[in-house]
Amino acid sequence: MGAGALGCLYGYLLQRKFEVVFVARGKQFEALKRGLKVTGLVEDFVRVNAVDRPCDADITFVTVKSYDTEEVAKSLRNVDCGIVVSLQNGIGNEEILSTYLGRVLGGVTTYASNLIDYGWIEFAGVGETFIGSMDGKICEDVLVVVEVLRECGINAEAVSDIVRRKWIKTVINSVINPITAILRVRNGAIVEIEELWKLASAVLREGEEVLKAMGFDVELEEVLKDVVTKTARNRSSMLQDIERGKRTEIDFINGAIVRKAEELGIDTPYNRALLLLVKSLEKFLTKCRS
Ligand SMILES: NC(=O)C1=CN([C@@H]2O[C@H](COP(=O)(O)OP(=O)(O)OC[C@H]3O[C@@H](n4cnc5c(N)ncnc54)[C@H](OP(=O)(O)O)[C@@H]3O)[C@@H](O)[C@H]2O)C=CC1
Ligand SMILES: CC(C)(CO)C(=O)C(=O)O
Repeated sequence: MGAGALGCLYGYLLQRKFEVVFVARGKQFEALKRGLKVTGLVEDFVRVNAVDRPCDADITFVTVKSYDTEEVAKSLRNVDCGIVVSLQNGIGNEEILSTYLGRVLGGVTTYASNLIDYGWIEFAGVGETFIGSMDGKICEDVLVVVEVLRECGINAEAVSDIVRRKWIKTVINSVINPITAILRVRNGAIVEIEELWKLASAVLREGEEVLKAMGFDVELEEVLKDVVTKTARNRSSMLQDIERGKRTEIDFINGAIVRKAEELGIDTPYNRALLLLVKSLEKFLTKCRS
């Protein structure tokens, strides 16, 4: 559901063993009717079953941007969508999906894909995929989804701490994504420029404090360095959104941290500043275009 960069990558890999329907819209839907081109780690061109509305399925992987989740959740009510798995970044998607649908699972993936053009993705990185229910139970649905992913060669693991993993990934994204989007630099700049590392560390500390108050006591400095170093040449997803004049997922990343911090009585001035700057940038770019 949402056959963009990540959805097409998962659809492509799942199609090795299972029947997959790619739910897309607009120009992407038109392009996918002709086929899907994959470059990067794999070179391929395959026929796919593309549709422009939700359909019945045993498992529905939700891969729209977080700001489209609610609309998608509503539209999925009209079909039998089976187990619903969010592979999205940020906080709140599973809660939105659960408002409208049953059998919702959370997912965290470090697989990487870029949309080069409509109907064309770059398979940019093999990673890990963690699947879990939001209440921490490793239920039958979790095991089924993990088995399906593994059968297709996707590295997948059933976990009892998906909420913690989602928050950790969100805190890492809350540092890299807005800084690279505002400054229009690749991820590597965060460790290459001393002042940026200072800023990044301050944003990270706020995220760690929020995580600690939630009961997730983690030190993320080495994790952040590792992600930045391994993705040094990447243009973060938020930077790509800004460059394309698209909305970003800032409300579900830094916005989620700020909201949780307020709930817990913690001040997060760096996160608030990044949130306001990225939201201003979105508005400014929209104004420039119109
Ligand atoms: N790309 C990656 O490597 C990774 C992405 N993620 C996360 O996965 C999610 C998806 O990211 P990504 O694939 O990059 O984003 P994309 O924008 O490439 O893909 C989302 C796709 O969903 C489509 N869509 C939205 N609403 C609907 C609808 N109602 N019906 C049909 N199609 C719809 C969008 O169409 P339109 O363009 O018209 O809006 C777009 O084609 C995000 O939360 C991201 O943070 C997580 C890990 C890695
Ligand atoms: C890890 C990182 C920052 C890689 O670019 C990412 O998840 C993103 O760009 O959204």
